[in-house]
Amino acid sequence: MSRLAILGAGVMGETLLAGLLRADWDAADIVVTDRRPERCTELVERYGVSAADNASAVGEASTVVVVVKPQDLGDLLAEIGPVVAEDALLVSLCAGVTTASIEQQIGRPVAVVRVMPNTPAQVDEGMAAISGGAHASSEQLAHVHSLLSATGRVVTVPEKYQDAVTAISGSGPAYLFYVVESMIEGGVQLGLPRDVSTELVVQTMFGSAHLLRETGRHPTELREMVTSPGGTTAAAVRTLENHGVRAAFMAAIESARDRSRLLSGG
Ligand SMILES: NC(=O)C1=CN([C@@H]2O[C@H](COP(=O)(O)OP(=O)(O)OC[C@H]3O[C@@H](n4cnc5c(N)ncnc54)[C@H](OP(=O)(O)O)[C@@H]3O)[C@@H](O)[C@H]2O)C=CC1
Ligand SMILES: O=C(O)[C@@H]1CCC=N1
Repeated sequence: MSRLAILGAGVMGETLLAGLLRADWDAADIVVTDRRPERCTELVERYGVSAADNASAVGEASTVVVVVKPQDLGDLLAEIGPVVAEDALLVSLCAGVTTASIEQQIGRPVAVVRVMPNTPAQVDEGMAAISGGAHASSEQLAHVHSLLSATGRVVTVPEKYQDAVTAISGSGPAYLFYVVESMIEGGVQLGLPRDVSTELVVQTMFGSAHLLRETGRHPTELREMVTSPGGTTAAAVRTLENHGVRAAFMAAIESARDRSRLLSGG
């Protein structure tokens, strides 16, 4: 029994599903579930996987990935708890929910691995951090590492870091899109046509990310390379500092970490 069940096929569930299929997983080895039957039909038609109800999907899977909102997880675990096989591996992508809380809700020793992925996985540039629960073996952790590697990079971290990881790489794409939106609006305000402003900003974001990763240079050094003495960039960065943008990012990241901590309680 080497089937994989994905319970909750929303944004992140579909992202994982599509990534596994791009990485040559066989659609016959994957079963999906969702609360809305029409969503299941959509995925069956789009990807050729099968769909089932939660209990049947869990019954036929050796690896069960739960990808519902943290607020929906309690009901889902109550439903599947009785049918999770003794040797099954439960993988949770739910923000904030601890492996201990899942183990406790299942009510018997079960292998759980907690994962924090992100949406760039849709283009195989994801960043996922994984942590094993009390009953997860190193082989099971390695299995999850290889699953997530289908959609990008994977790091293993102690679970105590997962709330911080969620605040940085889990939510992080949204902060960067927010910066992109703000810069596009800035260009429009200066009179650039919206499509021109968008192209300039998107390529600048992409090129800068590429430069960071390819050179391995510190962002401060790369920023200094752009900042001519008495020039335009220095004027802009001064304005960002005057508006407390760096402090705002730090406060925002703390808020995300705090919210993640609260989500385990539902
Ligand atoms: N989106 C992101 O960038 C990231 C999300 N995550 C985590 O992934 C999880 C899912 O998030 P996301 O994909 O964005 O959310 P979505 O709402 O897009 O997907 C969740 C899906 O699960 C379905 N669902 C809810 N309850 C059940 C159930 N009992 N049985 C079967 N399906 C069910 C929902 O149905 P319905 O539509 O009816 O509610 C929905 O289709 C969350 O826990 C989130 O913290 C982690 C990292 C990044
Ligand atoms: O906003 C959220 O709660 C989820 C977790 C990380 C990204 N999206």
